Amino acid sequence: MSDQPPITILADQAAYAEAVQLAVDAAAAYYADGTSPLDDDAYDRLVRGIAAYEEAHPGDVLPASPTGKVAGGAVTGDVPHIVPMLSLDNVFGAEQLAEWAASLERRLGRPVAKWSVEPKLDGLAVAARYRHGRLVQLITRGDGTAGEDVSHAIGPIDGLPARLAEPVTVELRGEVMMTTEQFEAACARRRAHDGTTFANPRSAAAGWLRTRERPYVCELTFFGYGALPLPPDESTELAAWLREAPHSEIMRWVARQGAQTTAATPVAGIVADDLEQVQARVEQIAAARAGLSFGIDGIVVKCDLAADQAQAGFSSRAPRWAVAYKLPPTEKITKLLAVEWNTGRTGVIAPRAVLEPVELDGSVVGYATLHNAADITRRGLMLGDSVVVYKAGDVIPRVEAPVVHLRTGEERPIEFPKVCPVCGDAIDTSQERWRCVRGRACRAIASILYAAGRDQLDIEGLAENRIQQMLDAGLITDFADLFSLTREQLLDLERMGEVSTDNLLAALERAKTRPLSRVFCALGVRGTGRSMSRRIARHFGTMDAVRAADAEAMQQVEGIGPEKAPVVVAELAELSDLIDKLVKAGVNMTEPGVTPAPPGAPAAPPGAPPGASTGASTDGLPLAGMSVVVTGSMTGPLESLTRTEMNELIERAGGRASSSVSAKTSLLVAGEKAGSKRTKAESLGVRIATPEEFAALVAPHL
Ligand SMILES: NC(=O)c1ccc[n+]([C@@H]2O[C@H](COP(=O)([O-])OP(=O)(O)OC[C@H]3O[C@@H](n4cnc5c(N)ncnc54)[C@H](O)[C@@H]3O)[C@@H](O)[C@H]2O)c1
Ligand SMILES: [Zn+2]
Repeated sequence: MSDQPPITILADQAAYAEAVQLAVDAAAAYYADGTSPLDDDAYDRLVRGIAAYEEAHPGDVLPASPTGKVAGGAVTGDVPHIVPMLSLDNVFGAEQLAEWAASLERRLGRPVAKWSVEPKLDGLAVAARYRHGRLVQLITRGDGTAGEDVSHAIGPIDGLPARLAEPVTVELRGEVMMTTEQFEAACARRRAHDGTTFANPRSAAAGWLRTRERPYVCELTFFGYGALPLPPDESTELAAWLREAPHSEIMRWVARQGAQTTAATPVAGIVADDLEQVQARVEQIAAARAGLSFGIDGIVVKCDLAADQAQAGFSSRAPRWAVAYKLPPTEKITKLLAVEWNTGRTGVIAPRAVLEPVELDGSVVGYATLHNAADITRRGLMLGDSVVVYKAGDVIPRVEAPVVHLRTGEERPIEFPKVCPVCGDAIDTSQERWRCVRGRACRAIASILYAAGRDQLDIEGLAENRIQQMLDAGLITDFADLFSLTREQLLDLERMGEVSTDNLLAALERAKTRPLSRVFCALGVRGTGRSMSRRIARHFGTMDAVRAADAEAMQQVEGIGPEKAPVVVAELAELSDLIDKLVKAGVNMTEPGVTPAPPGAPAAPPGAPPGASTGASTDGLPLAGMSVVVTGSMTGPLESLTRTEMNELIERAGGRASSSVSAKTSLLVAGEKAGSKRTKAESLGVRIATPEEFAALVAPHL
């Protein structure tokens, strides 16, 4: 996590003025009904740019500027708050958190006694007023001093009961939001009503809360994070207690009254004794984020004790006793450029969104899943739409919804395929998941041919027409079935004599002994070609270890980023039956020369020698730490080796095979008719070896 958030650079006064106008308009739309043209990240970058400009040019500050104001100054209200409902200041990492805490403790003149650490719920703040235990009024945050009465929304808000357990008079404060499920339901209802959807759960909750005319019903969720005495009952015992009790105890009381708090969620608020514990909880909450059924955009760190809070006080915009530790955005607005359709291994025909690439949670997202045709219809997506894309942690990026208010009229309907995009046969549309009528057989020929290919299992003499014959005869459905073919079954096939049968059986026996890298490659996992398969095999050593890896472990393999890792893991899970069949058939599942990495083994540091991330040390191997390139045709003992086999040899001998010569290249193996690579190596002073010299160097590994 970087401590420095990105900002929009404003070059001059005109750019500043324009930015202020844009921010004010965006915030007004955001708080009104969630129809801002900017995603939160873009808005925050803009406001940081405005703040930076104002710091450098204090004389230029415009009165409309959003800085230093609750809700960017874009909202008003007419119901006064008893105690202001403020914003929160932000920190963006452990270092900034420590700085903030240090300055708070300087202000207090003593250490903070206890911290409370809670998720920062990504909805909108409300004050819920209860009189004698009955919910009587619901108010938005507004400008912080006065909010808007939204009591019409009292009703289907999960976690905000109409009656508390005791007949108390109190104001509960908390966040109103939609869970993923509520959001999906709300989109479906709105779509049925007027053909549009909400952009994301937050804007859906904001829009819905303020809607007075309600032709359909949407459910909301409430999580409380505070309670205060409500006039005129300010002199009661309860009121006194609410003013003096630690935040954590008040939250327990709120839960006992029957209102929802985060206590029952995986990201429950906790009390921490020191910053180390705070930071540990921050990391746990961040890690749990992707799995939650509701949105969070950070962690709120507060002084737990009332005395610390009272002494720290407030600024006009935010309390000084609390801070929001912001997490990277998980949503961005981008354009839906195209929809691609593909038939998977099981015959399922799935669409995927091609997006204008955006950076999201540490990686660049260019594609996102769209699940199925019904999902596209449900979301009302069109080509050219601005869409909200969601991605967190290891989650496969998905298109949440179109941003309907950003439509220009240029959007076009998405065309659905009429035939299977792979084989051209018919599509079975009787279920939500469309399938090619050929099912698994649709991809079977292509995937079996690939698995049998020279760089994978290298099954000699297995031609396409033969595979088709076996498929037609029902002898096989995938390439693992090849290994259970009997002599009799093969002899029964037309044009299959004794010699070719025995040759094929022998070839299959040899195929069972291929290294893991090739067996893995044969699986045809998307995005893992030959060299990636070798890296995976060398990293994990055994198929068991590969299969046990979660997305995080998969990312330890060089070249597998946070976007690819979950896809690989998900595909492997899908291939589980096939892999089991291969294991049962006795196909080799280990990579020679690699000791499997112990679970949780740390990643290799950047620039570490190849193999350093595996349990297999390359120390003592002839090519340890070397980057080797092969060019020209091989001669001597290497004559019969394909490029793949050469690369495997290099990696067995501890080196890293590369395809292009650079200053980092340690050795070029240059055979006959070596061309430009040789010239380049010479000009860079890279060591050059003949195939024979190289063969001698790696002789024990040949
Ligand atoms: N997209 C846009 O156009 C646009 C416009 C304006 C604001 N925004 C977004 O809104 C953010 C600022 O909004 P803000 O001022 O409403 O919120 P904030 O970030 O200042 O945080 C304060 C709010 O956090 C909420 N909160 C959640 N969990 C809490 C907890 N456990 N304890 C206390 N409070 C908790 C409360 O609602 C509180 O009002 C910006 O960071 C921006 O991303 C976006
Ligand atoms: Zn098909």
